[in-house]
Amino acid sequence: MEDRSITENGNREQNPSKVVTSTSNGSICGFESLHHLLRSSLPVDTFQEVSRLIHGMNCGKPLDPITLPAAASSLSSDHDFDLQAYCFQAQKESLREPRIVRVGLIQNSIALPTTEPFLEQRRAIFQKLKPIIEAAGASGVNILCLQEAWTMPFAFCTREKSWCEFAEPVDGESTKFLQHLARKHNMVIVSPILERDVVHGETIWNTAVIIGNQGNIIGVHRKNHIPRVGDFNESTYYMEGNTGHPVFETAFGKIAVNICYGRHHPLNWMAFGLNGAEIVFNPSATVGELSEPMWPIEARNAAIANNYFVGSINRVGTESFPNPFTSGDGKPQHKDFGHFYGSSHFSAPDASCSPSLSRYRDGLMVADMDLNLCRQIKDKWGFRMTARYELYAEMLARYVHPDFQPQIVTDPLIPLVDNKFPS
Ligand SMILES: NC(=O)NCCC(=O)O
Repeated sequence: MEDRSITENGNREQNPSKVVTSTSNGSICGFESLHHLLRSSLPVDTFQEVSRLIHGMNCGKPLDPITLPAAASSLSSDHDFDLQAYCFQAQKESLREPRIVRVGLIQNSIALPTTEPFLEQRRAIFQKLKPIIEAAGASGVNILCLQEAWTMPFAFCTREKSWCEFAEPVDGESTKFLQHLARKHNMVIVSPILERDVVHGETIWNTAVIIGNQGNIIGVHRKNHIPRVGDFNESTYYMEGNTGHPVFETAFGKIAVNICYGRHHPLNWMAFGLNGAEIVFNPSATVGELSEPMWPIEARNAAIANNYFVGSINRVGTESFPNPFTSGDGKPQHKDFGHFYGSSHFSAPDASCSPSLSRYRDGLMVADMDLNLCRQIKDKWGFRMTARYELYAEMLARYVHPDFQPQIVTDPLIPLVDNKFPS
């Protein structure tokens, strides 16, 4: 059991004197996150400067932590989940009121071994999530997003078809469970599930269901890009999405969902921005060895380039499966993906970002964000106005044509070998 104490921010912190160096539990040298490691290891001034560089500045200063209601803190200590909250501000405007929305992200590990009956596994995940969602409700969260395929273990590595049983219709069990909580807490909930499209021949999709604050289903978005990398060969299970880049106008702001692997595709991010998103969620499932160096960069870059907020969510823990599988890379077969590293966080259009949730515990990240910041940054940097979309529209139209020729200007002074340019 790790030794932790409560910091001035109300966050759980480890006692540095008891730090363990092993990372086998998913910690970073015994710390819950890079932020905790740096804060505990560096002199205060040095930490502030390092933090300025890593997290940026919001309206010229570091993000302020928010104090959440005692009910939320109690749920976090009773159910052992990380709870953090920060405030992204915007400049005060003369003609517009601030548009402050409270947003939450939940990361979690699965609740039972993958060998247990599917019904029990799903029920246990619902039970585990309930107090975390209640904490979001108690905190006054307006829009909450869960992790990718939150109702199930991330079994796509196995390529075994039995896991398809976890797929459910848009109005299935998980939606019913969340509709009640959405209504109770007047909260929009984004619920990424494995969807079974019964109307279209039982087709399976990787889908985010957008549940309105009155418990209504506003719509769905289906994951656009399917990974074929390492153990993440998910095309065995579901198809490339057919819903485009919808933006959902909710009671609290315009939101969109870029599901997991879609974060490696800048045009995917851009399309949600062009449709007017103010907050884009990136519910994910990814492991340390594959993507951790990309994780803090891609979302932040998307927020900067597209002038919106991004909420990044990754599951936590190591999920072991009954039968071994290979990654098709000649390496030995194995029964798990490796460690899902959590580290959920927010990025803002002004290049600031929050610290991350725990690398190994369940967690709820809350942020207040003044959506006026999106337009303020558009006005400041002019990325939209200077984007020259017509150049790219024309280029892409040529590129997708089978007869496309790359536009290469070759130095005529390169000597020819056998009448050809050397490759
Ligand atoms: N679920 C999913 O798309 N994972 C892909 C891994 C990654 O993009 O890091």
